[in-house]
Amino acid sequence: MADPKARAQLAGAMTATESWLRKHRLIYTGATRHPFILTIRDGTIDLSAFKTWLEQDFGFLRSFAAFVGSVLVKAWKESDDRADEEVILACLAALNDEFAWFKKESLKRDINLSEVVPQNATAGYSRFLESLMRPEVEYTVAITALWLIEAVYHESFAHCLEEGTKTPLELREACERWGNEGFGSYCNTLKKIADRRLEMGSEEVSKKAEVGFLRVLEYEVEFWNMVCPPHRTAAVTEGSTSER
Ligand SMILES: Cc1ncc(CNC=O)c(N)n1
Repeated sequence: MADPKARAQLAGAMTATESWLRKHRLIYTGATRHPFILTIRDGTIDLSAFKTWLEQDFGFLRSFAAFVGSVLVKAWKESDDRADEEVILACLAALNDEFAWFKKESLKRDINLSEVVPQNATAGYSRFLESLMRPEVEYTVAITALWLIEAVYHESFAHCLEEGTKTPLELREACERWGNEGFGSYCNTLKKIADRRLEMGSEEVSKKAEVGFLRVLEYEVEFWNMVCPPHRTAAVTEGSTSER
């Protein structure tokens, strides 16, 4: 067996995305098991935090849609497999649906989406997405980021739907949007595309994709932190006696 790829597969070697998930496990868990998600799961969620999430995520989605459009352009120009374009197109179609859902939810909750100002974490995440839209950013780097952005939401919200969770009824629909099995297999398809591209690409492209991978996780954690700020620790409140 001369083909190194086939040999690696036979040996059960990990794919690139799997090895990164293992290597960067702590931050991945930070992004997918954030306190905000845990409060949805145990039913103690503060509804004003949910409202902030709704407002800010709608802003994020506008940039995200433009980013996904740019990934479609890259796939059309660079991909070795025409089927990739259909996967990305399906993602855009789902986004169309998602916009409608956000509008419906905002009406229910008295939110005027057109008046919402993006907070720092949202603006920062949008700028990062914009940097990935540049034509010189490789398709492999962009599709890896797209996979992870979707996968973080899937893992997070699927966690709220597991047996025995106390997710409030009014939030179940939100959790099901990203937590459902169909969304999970779509994430898996994106993961396979990313791994196929990473395997055929250079070490240099792979390094860039790994940097993008880490930045997505950092921005996701920042995004959740904006919605549900971490508790102040003893170190931060040192000197204060009221905070023990
Ligand atoms: C901050 C953030 N990350 C990922 C997603 C999921 N992708 C599209 O909906 C999202 N809506 N928002």
